[in-house]
Amino acid sequence: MKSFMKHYKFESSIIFFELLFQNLLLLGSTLITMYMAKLVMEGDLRGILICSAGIMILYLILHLLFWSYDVHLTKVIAKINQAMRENLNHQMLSKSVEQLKKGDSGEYLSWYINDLKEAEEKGIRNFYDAIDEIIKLVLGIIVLGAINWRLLLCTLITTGMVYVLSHRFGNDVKQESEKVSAIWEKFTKAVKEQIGGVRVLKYFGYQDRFQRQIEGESKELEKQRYIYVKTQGKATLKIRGINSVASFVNNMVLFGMCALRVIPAEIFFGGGNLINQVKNSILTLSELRVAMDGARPYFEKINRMAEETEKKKELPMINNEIEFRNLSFAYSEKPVFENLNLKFKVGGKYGIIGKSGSGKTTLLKILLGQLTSYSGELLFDGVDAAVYDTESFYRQMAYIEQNVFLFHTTIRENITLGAEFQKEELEEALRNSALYEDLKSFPQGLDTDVGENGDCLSGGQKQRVAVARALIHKRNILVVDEGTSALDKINAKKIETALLKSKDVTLLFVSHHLEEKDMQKYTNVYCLGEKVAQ
Ligand SMILES: Nc1ncnc2c1ncn2[C@@H]1O[C@H](COP(=O)(O)OP(=O)(O)OP(=O)(O)O)[C@@H](O)[C@H]1O
Repeated sequence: MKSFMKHYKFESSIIFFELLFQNLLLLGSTLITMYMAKLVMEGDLRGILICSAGIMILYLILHLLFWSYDVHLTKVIAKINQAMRENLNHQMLSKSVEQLKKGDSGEYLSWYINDLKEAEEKGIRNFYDAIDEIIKLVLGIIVLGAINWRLLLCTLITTGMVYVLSHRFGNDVKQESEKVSAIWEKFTKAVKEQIGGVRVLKYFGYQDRFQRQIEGESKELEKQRYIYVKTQGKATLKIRGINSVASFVNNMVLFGMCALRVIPAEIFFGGGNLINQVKNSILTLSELRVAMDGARPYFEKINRMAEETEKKKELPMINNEIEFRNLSFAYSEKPVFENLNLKFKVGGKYGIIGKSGSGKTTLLKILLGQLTSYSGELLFDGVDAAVYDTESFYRQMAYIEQNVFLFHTTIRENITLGAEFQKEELEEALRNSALYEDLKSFPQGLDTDVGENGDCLSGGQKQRVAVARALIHKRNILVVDEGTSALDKINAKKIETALLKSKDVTLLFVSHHLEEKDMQKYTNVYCLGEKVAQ
């Protein structure tokens, strides 16, 4: 958290001055009250009236200051929240596609929703509250010291003890907070999973499974939150217990000094307030410290540096060929293929067939750099692919997966991904993906909203949007993994024909349904396990 707040030194110093001003006015009212005690004893009614009016004016100003402070604090916190989100974005974007696939979107969701909220509530807000308390403490010490150093010394000794001891209670709170954070991730993951599958459960009449799964995770979460609150409560209780003893000692000293006339009677009123100010500040600081210990795990996550990976070269434009040489791959102990030798010439059109589970998708994932633990070689223009940054593969290759992802926005945005294209380029992509005719049936055409994950489009239309997206972004190597499996035959043929015709595109087309007569249109068709045509 410290390193994070350093970036907001300027904002924090303004907050500091706002709080300082507020506290000076509060202190002013305490000193006036102390003076009023003297006036009461002297029976000076006029003085009492003037002092009361002064206190009233001070409080009117103070209420204005409190309001403007709240508004300003909200603005600063919004700025910090935004920066924390940017940190998380950076972490997300620095992950390779392979790492992203290993993670779970529910877990990432929990970072953005739960961890940020906890970091704000337990960390940032408490940090500014702590600044407030430190100012109160310092002002209290200065004025109390000026009134009577013995009183100050006694207060510091007794309440300082509370602060030092509070440190011992913070570690337990931090540990429990770490557990809560982990369980939040698990809970978000489970809820996301169940919401994603709720339709399937309803089709098969397993609504109770939805209930059970969420209930189970929710119970675990609530149990851990309860343990956390209990641990924090215990720590606070111990701190307050020690503080009560400290207060008793302080009161005895104050009453004793007054009774023995070591300090004048009027100081009894104001001095009591000041002792309370110092004592309460130390008590609150102790509690804030424990609460901020609970925020640490969240900041550690938000501040986690993007995983440093060895910086590799960008893949240069592939001009000649892609080759798999003696390629073998296994998922753990399960071999998928061994000593595979395949060549793909740039601009060539290749079909990849083979029975289900023969490794077609796995082969594409290796080509795209998503799986790197293979033996043998993947060569781009004769150079080992391992020397290149796998992220740069995507600047030349577009992958049309079996399950197309669409953003909840218009068809246009899903194709262009927000970039600007000429009208003609867009039309060409629409025609070559066989989407052009479909658009006529949508009243809003390209500006039709596709719904959540493209729910308002048919399976075939979704895949055609993905093909148009790949074509317009002019990736030279198009890797289509049964991308047309959900299309009707006529449209599937249209896309296949268009892709086979496009001169500049190197096509790797994985299919279950390649007909014998169509195989001639391909440069080569590889059957995983055996070679079908040359
Ligand atoms: N992440 C994974 N972990 C473990 N095994 C996997 C994983 N992904 C795939 N497999 C297994 O590897 C084998 C090859 O899978 P792959 O998806 O490459 O086959 P495919 O030829 O594309 O299949 P289909 O035609 O059914 O899509 C299968 O037996 C599959 O169960």
